[in-house]
Amino acid sequence: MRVLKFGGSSVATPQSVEAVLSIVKQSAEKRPIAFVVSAMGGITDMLLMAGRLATVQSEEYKQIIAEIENRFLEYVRHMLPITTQSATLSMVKQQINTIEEICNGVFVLQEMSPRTSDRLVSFGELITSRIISAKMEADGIPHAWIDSRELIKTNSKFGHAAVSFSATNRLIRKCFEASTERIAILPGFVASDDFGNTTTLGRGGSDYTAAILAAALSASRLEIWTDVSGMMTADPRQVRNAKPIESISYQEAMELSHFGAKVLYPPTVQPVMRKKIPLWIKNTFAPADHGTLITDSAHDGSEKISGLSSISSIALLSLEGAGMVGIPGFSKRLFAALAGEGVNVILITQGSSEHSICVAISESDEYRAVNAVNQAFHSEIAEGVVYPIKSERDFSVVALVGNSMVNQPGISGRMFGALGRNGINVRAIAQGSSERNISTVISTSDLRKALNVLHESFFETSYKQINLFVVGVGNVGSRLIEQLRHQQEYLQEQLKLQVRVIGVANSRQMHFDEDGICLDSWKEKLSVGSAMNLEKFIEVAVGMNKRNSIFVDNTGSHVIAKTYKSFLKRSISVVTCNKIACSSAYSEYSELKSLARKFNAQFLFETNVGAGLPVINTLNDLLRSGDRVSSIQAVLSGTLNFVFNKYDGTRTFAEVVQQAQDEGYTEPDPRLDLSGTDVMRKILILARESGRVLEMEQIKNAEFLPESCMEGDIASFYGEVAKHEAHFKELLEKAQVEGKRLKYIATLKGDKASVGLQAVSPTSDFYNLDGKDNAVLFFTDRYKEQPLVVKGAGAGAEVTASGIFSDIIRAARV
Ligand SMILES: NC(=O)C1=CN([C@@H]2O[C@H](COP(=O)(O)OP(=O)(O)OC[C@H]3O[C@@H](n4cnc5c(N)ncnc54)[C@H](O)[C@@H]3O)[C@@H](O)[C@H]2O)C=CC1
Ligand SMILES: N[C@@H](CC=O)C(=O)O
Repeated sequence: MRVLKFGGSSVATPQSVEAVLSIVKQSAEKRPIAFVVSAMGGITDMLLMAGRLATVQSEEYKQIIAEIENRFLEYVRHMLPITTQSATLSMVKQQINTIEEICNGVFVLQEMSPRTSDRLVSFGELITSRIISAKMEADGIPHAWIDSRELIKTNSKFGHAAVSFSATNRLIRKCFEASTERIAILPGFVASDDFGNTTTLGRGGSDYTAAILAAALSASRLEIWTDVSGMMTADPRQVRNAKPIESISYQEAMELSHFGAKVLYPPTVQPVMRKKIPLWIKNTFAPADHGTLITDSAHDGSEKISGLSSISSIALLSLEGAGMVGIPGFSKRLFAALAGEGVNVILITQGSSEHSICVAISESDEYRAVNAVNQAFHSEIAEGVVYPIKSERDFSVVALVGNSMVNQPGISGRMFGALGRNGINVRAIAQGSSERNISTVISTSDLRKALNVLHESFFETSYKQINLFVVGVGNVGSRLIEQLRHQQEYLQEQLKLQVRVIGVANSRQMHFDEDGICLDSWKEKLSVGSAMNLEKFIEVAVGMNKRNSIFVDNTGSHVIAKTYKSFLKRSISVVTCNKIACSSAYSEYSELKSLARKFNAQFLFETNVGAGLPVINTLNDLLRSGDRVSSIQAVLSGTLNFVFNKYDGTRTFAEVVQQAQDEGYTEPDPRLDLSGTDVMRKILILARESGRVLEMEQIKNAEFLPESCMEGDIASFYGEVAKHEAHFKELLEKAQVEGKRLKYIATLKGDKASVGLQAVSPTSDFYNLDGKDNAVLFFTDRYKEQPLVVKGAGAGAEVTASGIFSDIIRAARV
């Protein structure tokens, strides 16, 4: 004997009933079956609604009943051949009359007792199963329709009746022993008490009906047919990469179903577990899919965690006070007060200090719970030894479930590490001694992110998803996107990173796509995006609350640099080539660094010095290994090195500067390069990174640019430079006469930094520095005589973009 159960979605339409009957027929070819059906999808809620409206004397209940009638009549008309419809149609009408009579009574009395409510909702399963039985008859499928109320006996606790197993098992066996049919159809959810009153087994109770039958009949298997292909590793509406679980143990299934894996009603497992009957979860609409097999043996152990589950609308109650410490019976009183109000406690935590107890309950119970507890402790509250109970809403419980967590160190570390790295604050934690479930209470606004972070961490060995918000798509930014596009496949295959741009902006427009912007057409998408509004950009980026998020700044903008704190505080890492933040006031720079530490985010700015060259990372490696920087000498401006290398008197100085700008070496405002400000920023950043507390104003700058060139705007700049051609020629000729070359050099010695144009002789390390190259000489305790040198192209969109790219990968791989 096999027992099958089909849920409301499986019997929701005449077409889906066809699918159900095809499964039933195939199954019955192998061995006799009993199949249990739920009410047609949505009917139970409508019945309850009709009852509630009648209770408050709203005539609208009649409308709801009319809708129920209509749905059932349509169901019959579409399912049965016209010639066989009349008996079933009149059965439906008769039952609807009874429903109407019940609701009329409720309307008059303005009261619906649990007993009446049970009777009312039972019609969903009763009518649905009778119609399907009629359809089977019409199709010539021999079977028996059995009223579950005659087999399943319960106490009289209406709404959630407890089964009397000895009577029930006896009645079921007797009935099936006497039956000659290979197929029996039964309504789920309904039962009856000793007085013949209809009772129900709780919402989702049809699963339970099937499990009771399976256990009583020692069935070879129980199959729960639904609209998904088994229990999933997480709720697929929240976690797109959720996958079906092939096999789990009864205990794991119970843990998962307790926390919202809605495919299985939790009590279902108990009866079949006792008899070790295999339980399958299968998909009515994809019967060939494997589904989930639930047995008493744990799965193969290859994955330590079987699934994630969650419940929302949770309130956290905290009872605190010095008066609780060391006093036995406190928790007993707390839980007695909650139990007295019928409040279900979902999770409990108490620290060893015994100073507080925290319980998670459903928000719908909050008001009653708070009153009951404050009442129970009113004398302690009046004495001030216990505070009135504190209640907070909008929480969710997320549980990590798995048999093989038992005795596996490191699971909780991995769980909380992943949550922490993504800025998800954990408000309470519980792990039972079974070690089969670690539950955390988090804010509901973080639920989706938490489930995805944990799913990625425990189930998606294939790749880690990185979400980028890219602001600034000029020279550097657009090259970065091109490099990302080009490397996407490599990153996924080789580094197991799926790097997606989910937000992009320039100074005019912004565009978002949670699923990842196509990097072949980002320009078109951005050009028709919404107007750039920085506040809105931050709001959307933060609001998306995506895991592994990185904000990438490719602008030279002060206002963008000011936004980093908002991102870091939400554990969104910041990668920037914009030097403004790190060269602003020291307090700002150090606050950004400490925010990154505090919120487990990365703040990376390698390209601030030497573009794509590994200057800052080299410096950090020296310091981390215990070295100390005594001085730095460096050529840090690609633009100025290029300009003084190219300027030989055959072209004007202004023309050479224009070439540097055209080739993408200058700052968006080239005056920053020519005035030495850009180099000051860089040496300041190196000084700070090597441990000096220095401000921009403390750096000496021996400027070579006539003051008037800095007046006016960028447009007038070149004209003004041209006017001073004689000045630049004189600088050049003087150096040439001395057999020297012009280099713009930055120096840090002790705590003093300076920048300026120098004419260097052929013995200088910088004399032969070509093109737009940079060179940084680190003199340290370990590199005393011969410095550690980092040298190479120090400007240009391509190399800068690759430096940003490396920082993104560094942030992603933490
Ligand atoms: N070019 C190079 O060799 C290197 C450049 N950098 C840095 O790269 C940054 C960008 O340089 P480029 O790409 O050459 O500049 P760019 O002028 O070509 O591009 C700047 C981008 O930022 C956007 N932008 C500016 N202000 C904005 C705002 N308030 N909101 C949104 N978007 C804004 C612009 O619309 C443009 O898309 C600068 O901070 C520069 O210091 C760093 C190292 C080397
Ligand atoms: N404008 C800068 C670019 C890199 O920071 C330079 O010329 O060095």
